[in-house]
Amino acid sequence: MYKPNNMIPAIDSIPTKPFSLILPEKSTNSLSEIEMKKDYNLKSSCVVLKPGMVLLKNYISITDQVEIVKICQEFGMGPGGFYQPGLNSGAKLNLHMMCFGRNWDPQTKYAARYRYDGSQAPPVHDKLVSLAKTSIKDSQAHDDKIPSMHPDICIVNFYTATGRLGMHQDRDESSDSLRKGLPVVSISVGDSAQFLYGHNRDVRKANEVLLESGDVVVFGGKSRNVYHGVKTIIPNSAPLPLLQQSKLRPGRLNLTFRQF
Ligand SMILES: O=C(O)CCC(=O)C(=O)O
Ligand SMILES: [Fe+2]
Repeated sequence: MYKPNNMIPAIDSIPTKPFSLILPEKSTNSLSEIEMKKDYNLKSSCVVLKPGMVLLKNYISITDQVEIVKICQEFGMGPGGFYQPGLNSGAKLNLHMMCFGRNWDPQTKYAARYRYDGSQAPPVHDKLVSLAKTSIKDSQAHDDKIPSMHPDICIVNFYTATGRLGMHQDRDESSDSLRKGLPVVSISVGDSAQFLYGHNRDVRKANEVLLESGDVVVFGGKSRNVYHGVKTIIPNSAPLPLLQQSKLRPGRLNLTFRQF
């Protein structure tokens, strides 16, 4: 059973008030005409973006998306919850972040005394583990070179309308995990994003793909070290039923699962 330990702050970036994914009861989301008319009973489909990199479109049901928001809100408001990570340059990342399993931070990477309030990272929730594992299985049906993995880390990012993430590789996991090409599973919920991926940091040479609520990207094997980033968030693009049932604030929630 996970018990948060409230220890002395380790990093001086303690949020003054917790960042909530959920809107206050009375506020309403402004929804565009297009949004109101959208059909949410879309069929799932699959696109192999490149060897080892698979996009599962419209994969996570609205019910599961609502549950994802609930889980992230519960832990995101608790000890070591959502905060805006700082960089060595003094700048801050353009998103709010929290972690399950192990804490990762741009300054400390995966470190023992990591969380800004000294607390322990909660284990990855069973529901989330199950969603990530099923995603891998289904991606393997389209690319059998993608290895299996057990997700023991989940980094949760929340982007507001102005949020973004520069081109980078996910390469702080263990050398064993990286050598085996164990995949990263990325689940998107809420507003859509223009997602970039490519062979290097150069955004001009990157490929661009739209990630919508319920989409999953799996990148492992030959694509484990792919450069990737978030170019823009598209305001008012989240599915109406998701907003109604979860009260998710405007923006995009992204969960990336990894095996350390
Ligand atoms: O938000 C996304 O789609 C990507 C997140 C990501 O690359 C990361 O957390 O390492
Ligand atoms: Fe990443």
